[in-house]
Amino acid sequence: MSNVHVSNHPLVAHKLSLLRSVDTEPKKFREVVRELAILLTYEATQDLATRQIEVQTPLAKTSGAHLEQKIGLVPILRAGLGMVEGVWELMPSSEVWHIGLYRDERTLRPVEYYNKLPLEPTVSVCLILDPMLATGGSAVATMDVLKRWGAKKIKFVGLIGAPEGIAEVQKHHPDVPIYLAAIDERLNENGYIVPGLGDAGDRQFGTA
Ligand SMILES: O=P(O)(O)OC[C@H]1O[C@H](OP(=O)(O)OP(=O)(O)O)[C@H](O)[C@@H]1O
Ligand SMILES: O=c1cc[nH]c(=O)[nH]1
Ligand SMILES: [Mg+2]
Repeated sequence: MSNVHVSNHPLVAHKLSLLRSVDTEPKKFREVVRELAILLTYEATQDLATRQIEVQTPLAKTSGAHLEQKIGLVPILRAGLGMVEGVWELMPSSEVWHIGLYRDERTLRPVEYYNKLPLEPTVSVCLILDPMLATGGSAVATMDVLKRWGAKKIKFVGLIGAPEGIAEVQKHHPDVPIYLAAIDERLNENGYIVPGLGDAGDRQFGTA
C-alpha cells in the first residue's frame, strides 16, 4: 500500500502488545498510548524542513538545524487526546487544534460536535492524531474539515488501522500519508477492529 507506513520497530511492537491486552488497566493504557504516539510521530516527521543555523558550543562554532515549519496537532476527540501530550513535549511550539467527532453506533458515520480552528490556517503541517482508523469515516471527515480550512500538508498518525479504513482514506485523500503501529485483519459487524484493542476512548478514560 503506497503512502501507508507501518512501523517495524521492536519498541513499537512491544508497546502495542501491552495496549492490546485486555488486562492493561486505564492508567497503563494511557501511558502506553502516550509513548507510542511519540514513537510514531518521530517516524512521521522525518521529512520536516530545517534551516541551517550557526551554534556556538563551549568549544567551537558549528552548524546546526532549526525546525522551519509550524506544526499543528489535530487530535480527534476523545481518543486522540491521549496522543497529544507526549507529541507536544517533543515539539513544544506546536499548536493544538481539537476536532470533536463520535461515531453514530448504528450508522458508524462520524458526527461532528466540536471544532476549534481559527479562520485561517496558522500552521504548515497538520498531524491528525487518533489511535483507531476503523471504517475511516472519522479520519476522512477530519481531513475534509482541514482541507476546507486551507491546510495544505496533512499526515495521519494512528496506532491500529483496518484495511477498510486505510482504503477509505486513500480513496478520498490519497495525498495524506498514514503512519501506524499495525494493520489488523478486519472490522467486525459493529465496526470494531479485530483483533484491535477494543474501544480506545473507553480504555483510556475508564468509561464503558
Ligand atoms: O474509522 P472510524 O470508523 O470512524 O472509527 C474510528 C473512530 O472511532 C473512535 O472514536 P469514537 O467514535 O469511539 O469516539 P470516542 O473517541 O469519543 O470514544 C476512534 O477514536 C476514531 O475516532
Ligand atoms: O476498534 C475500534 C474501532 C473504532 N474505535 C475504537 O475505539 N476501536
Ligand atoms: Mg470510542
